Amino acid sequence: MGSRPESRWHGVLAMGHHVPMTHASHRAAPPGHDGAARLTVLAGPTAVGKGTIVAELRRRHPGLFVSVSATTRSPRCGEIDGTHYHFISDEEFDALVDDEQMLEWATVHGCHRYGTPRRPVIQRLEAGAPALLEIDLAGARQVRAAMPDARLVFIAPPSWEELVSRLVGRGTEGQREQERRLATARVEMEAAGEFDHTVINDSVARATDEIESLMGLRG
Ligand SMILES: Nc1ncnc2c1ncn2[C@@H]1O[C@H](COP(=O)(O)OP(=O)(O)OP(=O)(O)O)[C@@H](O)[C@H]1O
Ligand SMILES: Nc1nc2c(ncn2[C@@H]2O[C@H](COP(=O)(O)O)[C@@H](O)[C@H]2O)c(=O)[nH]1
Repeated sequence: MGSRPESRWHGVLAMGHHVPMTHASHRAAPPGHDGAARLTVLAGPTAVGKGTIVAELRRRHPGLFVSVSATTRSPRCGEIDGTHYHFISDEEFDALVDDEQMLEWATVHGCHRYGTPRRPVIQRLEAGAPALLEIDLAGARQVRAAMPDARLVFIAPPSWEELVSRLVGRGTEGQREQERRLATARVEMEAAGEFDHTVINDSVARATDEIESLMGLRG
């Protein structure tokens, strides 16, 4: 433990004591609460537009808490450490998992690890405010198991062809990585029925309206 590379995480994770992984500690909405302060999880295949929708939600609701995931992948051009992700090493990721600091985590597209730092999410929910995660299917399943009250929303493309077009058009992955992501996407599409809601991202504005309504954020 003594040599664990935890120092970079002090600002993000070091508030308060460790929160044990029990259902009771994850039941965020107090009795009688209207449910607006629930955890909402957005998942769906690569390039369906999850990040775009989250950006639009943030634009509309600057105070909305959106978890910043940790990942072992490298930053893309323009991505800022601590804003888009916490970009960490494999050793740092191991340390966080060992310390049960991750609410959920997964190896995504058979390649890099991604995880949700537990404490900021729990603190936000315990303060009675909503929280949003944008994670993969395996992570959504873990959240479902740990926090049965969470609202799971599957973001679906209007068609498979449109999904491919968005992935290719984004231009952030080479062909091999695109193929890997599309293989994962086929599996993820089969799992839509496990979610509480499905929102088709045919238009960013319309899909965001729908998620706003689900989260109780619309005036
Ligand atoms: N409704 C939409 N119509 C057309 N293009 C869209 C729409 N929503 C998002 N896009 C575009 O699709 C591409 C992928 O979007 P985005 O990066 O938000 O996907 P993602 O689901 O977060 O992907 P990943 O899971 O791979 O990180 C982007 O170029 C984005 O501008
Ligand atoms: N299980 C988790 N999955 C996550 C998390 N943060 C992001 N993701 C998912 O990873 C893929 C790829 O993301 P990219 O930024 O490399 O394109 C995407 O589907 C995200 O939803 C997380 O904390 N846990």
